[in-house]
Formats: sequence, structure tokens, C-alpha cells
Amino acid sequence: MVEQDRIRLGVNIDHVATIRNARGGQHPDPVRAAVLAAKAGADGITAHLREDRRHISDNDIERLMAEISLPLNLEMAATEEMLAIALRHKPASSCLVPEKRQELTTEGGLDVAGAEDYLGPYVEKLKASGISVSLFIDPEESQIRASHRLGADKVELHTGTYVEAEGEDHQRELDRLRRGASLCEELGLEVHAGHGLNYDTVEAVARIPQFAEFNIGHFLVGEAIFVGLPESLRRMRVLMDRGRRNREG
Ligand SMILES: CC(=O)[C@@H](O)[C@H](O)COP(=O)(O)O
Ligand SMILES: NCC(=O)COP(=O)(O)O
Repeated sequence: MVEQDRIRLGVNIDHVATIRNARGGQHPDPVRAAVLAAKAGADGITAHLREDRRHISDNDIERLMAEISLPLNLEMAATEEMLAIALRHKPASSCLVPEKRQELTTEGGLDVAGAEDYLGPYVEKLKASGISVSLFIDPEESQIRASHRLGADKVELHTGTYVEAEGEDHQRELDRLRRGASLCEELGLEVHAGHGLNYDTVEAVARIPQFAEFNIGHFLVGEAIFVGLPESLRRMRVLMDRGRRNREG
């Protein structure tokens, strides 16, 4: 079994840019947040350049590539425009995500199983240029198998449904993540988790031994308003480490 002793923490800085953009100025600067996150022990920085540029901008991506020492995970829709941007900047990894212009946030995973022919060339071109490719999917067997067929290096399982589920549904969603992570291991796919994770929900996912990386943003940035970014990261790290120490199996 591929068991990771330590889960990598990718800090998503999108919502620093959301606050900046509310006034159209320069403050708060997401690149400054990325530098601070690096100093506070983040293992990577994640940024989602949305087609509508509602938070991260093209200039942020340029600056993140030039000014941060950590690997950048560029989240992007599978479009020609985004592909050209990724190929120009060559981030360490790119994560293909679904996007809807009207959604408040990413509502579900990418339908890889239903769009293999469309997504295949994107995966191929990104990989050919040396960018490691992840696909952001729901924890469903068909999506995981399709991601594997397409040659993705890794998948990120969408944790949003698990985070929001209550009562029995919460356990059921955790089971889906568990089964998904186990199938990824069987297929040799590195498995990540992300979306909506917070202090209350992160530890149980960290106990699932196959997860190698979590990408967390909205909660960390929100909590930083009260305690500062280094402290919000520190607390998340403690919970991730505790979950991993008490891993299942
Ligand atoms: C794919 C994902 O989960 C993150 O990129 C997240 O979506 C960022 O926040 P928004 O969905 O609010 O853009
Ligand atoms: N891919 C998920 C991500 O980067 C962070 O999502 P969230 O914690 O901002 O919901």
C-alpha cells in the first residue's frame, strides 16, 4: 500500500484575490499571501485562473511563477485559452476543473468519463510540455477509471459534498472518498483531495492513508482574518498530521 507519512498542503490563494478585486486595487496581494504561506510551511501554492477572472488574474499567475519558490498548481478549465497560458508559464502541475460562469463555486467534479475524447488532447499536451496533470473529479469509479485511461498523473477528489453532508450522509460521503482513494492506489494514480475542507472535516480525510495532498483555500483565508494566515495554516497542519498519525488500516 502506498501510504504517505505526511500529507502535502497546497494553499489555494484565490480568495485573497477575491477580497482585492472587491475594490479593484492591489490590496490584499495574493502573491504576498503565497510568500507568507511558503514561510508558514505550505508545500505548494494553488491558484485557479477562472475564465471570468473573478479572482486570480493573468498577472497574478505571472508573478506567482516569478516570485514564489514553491511549486504552483494551476487550476484551469480545459479551454484553448487556458492551455496556451499553462504552456507559456509551465507551472509544476495543472489541475483541470469544470467551470460554469454562473456558479458561486466549483459545483462538482469534471465529467472525465463523458468527455474523454475532448479532454485527451489537453492531458497529452500538458504532459508533453512537462506539466504534471491532475483531474478534479467526484469520487466515482467511472471518473477515476476514465482519468486513468487518459493518462493523468493524479486526480483530486472533490470533497465539497462530503464537507456539506450531515448525519448518515457524512459517513456515506467519507466512504465514497475512502473507496475512491483505494481505487486510485490500485490503478497507480496519485490521489489528492480538496474543496471546502476546514478544521472540522480535514482530520477524517487525513486518516485515509492513500491521500498524498490536500488543496485548501477558502477556509484558510477566511480564518486568517481572525488569527492570521500562518496561524490558520499551522492549525490545519496539526489536524492533518494528527489524522495521518491515526490513519486507518
Ligand atoms: C477547483 C476548486 O475547488 C477551487 O479552485 C475553488 O473552486 C476555488 O474557489 P471558487 O470556486 O470560488 O473559484
Ligand atoms: N481544489 C480545491 C482547492 O484548491 C481549494 O478549495 P477551497 O478550499 O477554496 O474550497
